[in-house]
Amino acid sequence: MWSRSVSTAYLAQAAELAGNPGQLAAYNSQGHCVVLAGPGSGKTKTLVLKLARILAEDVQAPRGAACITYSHECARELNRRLEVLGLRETPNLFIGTVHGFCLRHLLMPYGRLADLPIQFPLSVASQRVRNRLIRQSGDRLFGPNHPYKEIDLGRHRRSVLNRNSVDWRSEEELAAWAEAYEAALRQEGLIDYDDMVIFGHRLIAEHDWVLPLVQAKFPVLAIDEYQDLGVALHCIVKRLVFEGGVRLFAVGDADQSIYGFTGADGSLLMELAAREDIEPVRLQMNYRSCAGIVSASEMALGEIRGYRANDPTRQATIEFVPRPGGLSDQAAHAVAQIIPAALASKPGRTLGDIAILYKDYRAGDVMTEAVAAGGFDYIRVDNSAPYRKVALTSWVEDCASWCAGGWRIGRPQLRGLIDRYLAFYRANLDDAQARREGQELTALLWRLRNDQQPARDFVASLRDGIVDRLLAAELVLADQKEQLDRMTEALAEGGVLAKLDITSLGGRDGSPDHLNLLTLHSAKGCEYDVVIMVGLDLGNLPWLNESPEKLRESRRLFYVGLTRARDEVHMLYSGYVEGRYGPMYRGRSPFLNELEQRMRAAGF
Ligand SMILES: Nc1ncnc2c1ncn2[C@@H]1O[C@H](COP(=O)(O)OP(=O)(O)OP(=O)(O)O)[C@@H](O)[C@H]1O
Repeated sequence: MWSRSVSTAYLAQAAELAGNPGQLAAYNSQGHCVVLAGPGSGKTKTLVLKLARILAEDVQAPRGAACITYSHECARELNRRLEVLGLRETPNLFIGTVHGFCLRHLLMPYGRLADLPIQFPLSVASQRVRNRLIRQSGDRLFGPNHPYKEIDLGRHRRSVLNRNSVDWRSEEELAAWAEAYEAALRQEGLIDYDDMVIFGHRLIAEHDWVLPLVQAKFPVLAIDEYQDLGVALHCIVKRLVFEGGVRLFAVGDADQSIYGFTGADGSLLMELAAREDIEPVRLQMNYRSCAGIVSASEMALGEIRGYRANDPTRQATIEFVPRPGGLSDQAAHAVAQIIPAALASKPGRTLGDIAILYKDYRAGDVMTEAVAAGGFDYIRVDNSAPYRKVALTSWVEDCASWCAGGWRIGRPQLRGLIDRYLAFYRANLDDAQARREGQELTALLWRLRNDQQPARDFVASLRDGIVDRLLAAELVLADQKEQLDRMTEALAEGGVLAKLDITSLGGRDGSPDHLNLLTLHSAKGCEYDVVIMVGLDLGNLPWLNESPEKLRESRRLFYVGLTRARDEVHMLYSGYVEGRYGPMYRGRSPFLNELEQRMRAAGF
């Protein structure tokens, strides 16, 4: 798991911590440690370095560590940063989402022994099946066009862990809907993503014998983006750490908590950090953004946190840009003016250094049309993207990147691609089988090295050669297979990605040649030279008449967007939003009004 050959990268990065007492304290911590810090302060950097250090100094193989985060995008970023330090996912080093951890390291090994009321071997519902069962169970209970929302169903299932409690029944319709939906899932022998965490929690909460088994394998738990992880993981963590003897290193920022609608709660992080048996560390330095952007983002948040820019001499560009013609006008302006000017203003800057951030996929559609018409290559991450980023589609993209020329420079590393492939096998492969699979994959990728081929041919060869066999053997990957099928359809003749070549497929997870189009939520954890935020109008961000709690979350979402930028932030608005019955003129976002006022008052 720990490769000495690249430890120079580790040493070089660890040396950078020397100038920052907070990072150093976290890096030198001996017991449980929680790092609370703002955007761009090096939380993730500190976490990966500390994990590498613990694995080198304190943990003897075959024991290892679990490194957990919330979203697939963040997990991928962790994987990438750990790979640079020579750490890759192996059976005793888990790097992934909370769902993946619960599935692979709690439910699969111990669920059957605990007699959990789910069918083994586990089979995970695909998105299509999940959607069908949710709709059918809701329609059966309440009739078609009922007012209850799927998003609330998910929140209720995730946030009320005790089904016998008053809280569970306090939202009677949601409880009934959840029970009917879960019964329908079980009838088809399936579980869904929420079940992984719900049953993972049940296993840990109700079965003492599981604790030493998990501790023996993973004596260390590293958690990134803790504020997004929700109450079930919080309970799992507390039990493993304070009753099971697992060592904790967690990082997070309650100001960046933007998943309240899923049941996440930033206060859980603060509760953890306030414990006497945890060493809390606060970081103040922002290494990402210019001083102007650091100050503006604090003003947008409306809280003074005392964050400082690492280099106070760097000049920020912060622009409020009115575009009277609505979202399409904002998109056209970004394409015709902002992007060309941003590319011209700094030597070496590429499209990959620029991101357009928006609230939802509808705005994504408008941006995509304008960007494509402008002739820019782009990567889009939202619900309307041709396929969802899951571990398997990301792995295929990385294989494409390797075959399209990455093999020359070891980026990504072949060994990492093989390890990730083997990790898809949920049934245990013995050493000989794993070696054979690895050899076959190596031979196949070696044969597919060719940066001129259409992406469609590459994916077809990869599927025929090795991936479809995996998918036939592992039903638990049904959801991932559905996304790979969607990728295949999009690449086929007549599909939306029919023209994509292997290089562009390999670049779909961030490449210098692709402009980034993503929702504000998906931008979490990312950084760009230039951030263009569109749709900053009342009625969109925030919605009209949001509750105080929702309004706070919308403000945090705005804050997350602003803080992705290194050098430039462009905030576009029109003063109206398109409603069902035509435009609604409510003015621009109040967040912009406040920010501009505060900036003026501060002499910007
Ligand atoms: N001590 C340091 N010296 C130099 N650069 C650093 C240092 N710490 C972090 N950085 C750089 O600062 C940037 C932000 O770091 P990182 O992504 O780890 O921050 P973060 O706190 O996780 O951010 P966010 O919460 O916004 O996702 C990265 O480019 C990282 O390499």
